[in-house]
Amino acid sequence: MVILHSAMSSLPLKKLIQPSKPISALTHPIPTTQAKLSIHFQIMNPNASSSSIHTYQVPALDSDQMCRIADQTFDRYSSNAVKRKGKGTAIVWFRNDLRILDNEALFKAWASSEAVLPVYCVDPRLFGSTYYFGFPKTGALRAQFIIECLADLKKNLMKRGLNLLIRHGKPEEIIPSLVQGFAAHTVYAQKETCSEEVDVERLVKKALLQVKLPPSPEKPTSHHSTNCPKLQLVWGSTMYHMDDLPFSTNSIPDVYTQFRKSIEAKCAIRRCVKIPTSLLPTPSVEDWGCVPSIDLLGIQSQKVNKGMKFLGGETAALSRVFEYFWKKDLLKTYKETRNGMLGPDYSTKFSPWLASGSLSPRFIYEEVIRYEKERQANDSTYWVLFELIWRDYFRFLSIKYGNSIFHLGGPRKVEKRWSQEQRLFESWRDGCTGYPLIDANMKEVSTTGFMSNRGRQIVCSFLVRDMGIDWRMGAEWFETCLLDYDPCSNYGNWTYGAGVGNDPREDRYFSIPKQAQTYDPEGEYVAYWLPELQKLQKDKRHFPGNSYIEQIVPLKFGTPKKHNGQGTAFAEKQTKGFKRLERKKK
Ligand SMILES: Cc1cc2nc3c(=O)[nH]c(=O)nc-3n(C[C@H](O)[C@H](O)[C@H](O)COP(=O)(O)OP(=O)(O)OC[C@H]3O[C@@H](n4cnc5c(N)ncnc54)[C@H](O)[C@@H]3O)c2cc1C
Ligand SMILES: Nc1ncnc2c1ncn2[C@@H]1O[C@H](COP(=O)(O)OP(=O)(O)OP(=O)(O)O)[C@@H](O)[C@H]1O
Repeated sequence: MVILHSAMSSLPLKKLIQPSKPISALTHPIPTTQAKLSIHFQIMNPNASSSSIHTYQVPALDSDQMCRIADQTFDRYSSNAVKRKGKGTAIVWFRNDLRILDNEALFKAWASSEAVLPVYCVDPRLFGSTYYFGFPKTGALRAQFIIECLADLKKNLMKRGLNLLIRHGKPEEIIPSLVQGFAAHTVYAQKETCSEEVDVERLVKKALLQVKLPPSPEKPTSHHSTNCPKLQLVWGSTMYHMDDLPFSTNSIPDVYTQFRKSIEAKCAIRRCVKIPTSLLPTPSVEDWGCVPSIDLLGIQSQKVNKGMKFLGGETAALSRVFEYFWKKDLLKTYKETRNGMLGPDYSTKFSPWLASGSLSPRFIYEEVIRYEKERQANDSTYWVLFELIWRDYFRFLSIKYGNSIFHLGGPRKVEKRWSQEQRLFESWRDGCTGYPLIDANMKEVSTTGFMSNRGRQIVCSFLVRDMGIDWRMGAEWFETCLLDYDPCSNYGNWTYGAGVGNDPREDRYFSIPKQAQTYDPEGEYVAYWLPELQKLQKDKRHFPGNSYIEQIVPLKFGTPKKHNGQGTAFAEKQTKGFKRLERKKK
């Protein structure tokens, strides 16, 4: 039974609320009429076949090109200068760092041993349910993306003479038994910051205390003591290293601008870690295990039949950097295009690879610097770094604020009434609110696993401010759907948008007419995702009146007065404002 509260309730909500439809039920049929925009996409997509005219592969390169680019990049980032001095076996436990380039845990495992055993644990908890509302914790599209990342990591490790051992189960059970079996002295892994992941680290550490290894000849111990294997956690998820911050994590500035200015003035970004071309010898393993299939994870697969299809893995990640910076030369205009919503080129699309760790933010930084030297430096080239600092900021804040980023009142413990009305939430989730801008964005995220930054801010504002819905319902739905789901960036941005985070502007309201006019003035984006709007005149697509579904709630500010397709009084006012601004700029 589904229990929902129409007003703020003090009852424990955990697991009471289930989505009424599984995510797999949220795919949308391919429209029968071939819209102009889809043709535009087809022309843009060199790989489009007649069966995939509605999809755009990111990156849009074939597999040979991608392998070449990845190999060339690996060559630039390989070094045989460091001599290996370690003894015995070390394990590298891959988590959200599914890459070879600039992977400090992998480098340290190699340098401190004679043989490295790379391991990935398919942890069933990642495929359970979200905390409060019981949505799938990892939706089908992200699961597929992670599977692709694992297959690619295995392939790239094999190119260096290693392999990837894949086991199904909890790391706290798998890792200690491997440590015992291989007599590994150390397990290296990337440090995480949120409680679910930190709990697993603690459990692994605890379980390692029970492992008794025979004393090693290099480190003689007294006759009754044994050698204790260690878990070494390595920092690796941010562009600025945590140890280089000019403040302790407890005193990180709450306001982004202060954080950014301080780190830009006082810290440098470390160089990427280079690893040798060969990581041999390979430990002898009877069964390396297989990259899981989506069925094996108990998830119903979902095909992307429209919009962007992202390819998982480091090879694709490095190729996307090459494509965006060098091939298409889009970095020089990023700042002007970054607020777009349609197609692969308005922004970098690096986030899915950053979230899985198949792309290092420090590598992006070095590529920006190379681009600035070889092509040009301008506001746009800097702005990618500016955005990556937002990512760092949310990661570091998750240490300072702990679990409060997941709580209703957020880091500021704001007390406010929220609704959990399921009818409203479902209309938002399924893209049936009657507001094309909201509906198009929500259909995009459930179909592709991606939504633009502009779209995310708009749908967040609509859910929390126009509908008054508990922001955690939105955040958990994003947790299910997003390819780039990252607890720090997701919950950080949601608390920000819901006014319970550290935004100096507390009431961040995104007016739909204004956003529509500014960011989709021709209605191209909404018509792409809602083909029924294609037949309408461009100026009617955002407020189509009776030719579209009824609006589920009025807007908090500027409720449309007319439904005759002429636009709203508010929209017209906003349009004039927008035009005035444009004239001023000229
Ligand atoms: C409600 C909401 C939820 C979000 N959830 C996530 C999430 O789970 N994972 C995630 O990676 N991003 C999240 N973001 C941030 C942002 O929307 C995405 O990082 C961005 O849209 C990804 O597209 P891109 O790679 O093309 O970004 P670009 O515009 O090309 O930016 C380059 C990189 O900068 C970083 N970045 C940009 N904006 C932000 C931001 N606001 N916060 C943190 N990092 C940023 C990302 O790593 C991004 O890949 C969220 C934003 C909102 C408003
Ligand atoms: N990686 C993650 N992704 C999603 N949610 C996470 C992640 N890590 C932690 N959480 C969330 O953190 C929260 C932990 O909440 P819980 O209520 O158990 O802790 P708490 O007892 O409130 O913590 P505290 O003792 O710090 O107040 C949950 O909401 C959980 O879903």
